[in-house]
Amino acid sequence: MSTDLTLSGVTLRHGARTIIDDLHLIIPSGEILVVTGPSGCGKSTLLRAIAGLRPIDAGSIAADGDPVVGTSRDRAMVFQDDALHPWRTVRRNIDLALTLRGVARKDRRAEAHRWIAEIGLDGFADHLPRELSGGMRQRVQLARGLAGAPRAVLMDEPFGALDAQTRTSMQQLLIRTLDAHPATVVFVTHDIDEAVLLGDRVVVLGNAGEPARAIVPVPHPRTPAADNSAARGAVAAALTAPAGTHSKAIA
Ligand SMILES: Nc1ncnc2c1ncn2[C@@H]1O[C@H](COP(=O)(O)OP(=O)(O)OP(=O)(O)O)[C@@H](O)[C@H]1O
Repeated sequence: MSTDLTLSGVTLRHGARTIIDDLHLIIPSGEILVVTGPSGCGKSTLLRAIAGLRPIDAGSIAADGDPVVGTSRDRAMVFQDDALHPWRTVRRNIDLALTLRGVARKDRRAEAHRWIAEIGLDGFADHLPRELSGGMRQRVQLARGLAGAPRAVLMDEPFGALDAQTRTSMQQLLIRTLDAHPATVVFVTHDIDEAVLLGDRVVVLGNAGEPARAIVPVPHPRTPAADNSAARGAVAAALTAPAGTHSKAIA
């Protein structure tokens, strides 16, 4: 089951500086919403607010109608940086998410192994994160994020540090995994191709403190062979638009 997220007039500040100003956005249950924009525009700040990791300075964020006032296991974060516990094996990192979800001890081992198979890491259950490649660690992060059966997953450039080939296989893995374990996803990326491949819609934020520039629907999301070139062009145009340019309708 996934959750819908409603952002109403969300304003986020760092000190006296407004980063996100009066953002309105409805993210329906099960949607993959990609957030992109210029460096420093506030993508991570916004994601952390949706996760409940930082306060909202004005406006509100609701998940299925309930105000977000702190973190919840219904909303998982997956970061670019390696956020695995370095002293725990692959299995025990995933086990942690299962424990938090309340999976009984007797069932956890088998379920962790199912996840390990799903992310293609059979044989690596007892490895420590430092014994894995960056791409493998990112797969474990993905499994750990989703194993807790969150209703929303907030992903902050999860594939940003990976080489192009590993990134492509991670995108495919994410698509397959979300098919099997549906969730609402807010996905931050700098990469236009990734945005248009994964997103049902792509929000292009303006510079910090400026309104969002565009919200672009993708006609054929998660279909690499389909022609999404018009959406790609619209995202690229919004990204390169002069500062201060913005769309009027953000919904
Ligand atoms: N803890 C903090 N204290 C003060 N300012 C901050 C803090 N964290 C971020 N900022 C500022 O807020 C703005 C938005 O930062 P944020 O990391 O959300 O942007 P971003 O769009 O995710 O950036 P990037 O694309 O470079 O990752 C930046 O100008 C940044 O310098």
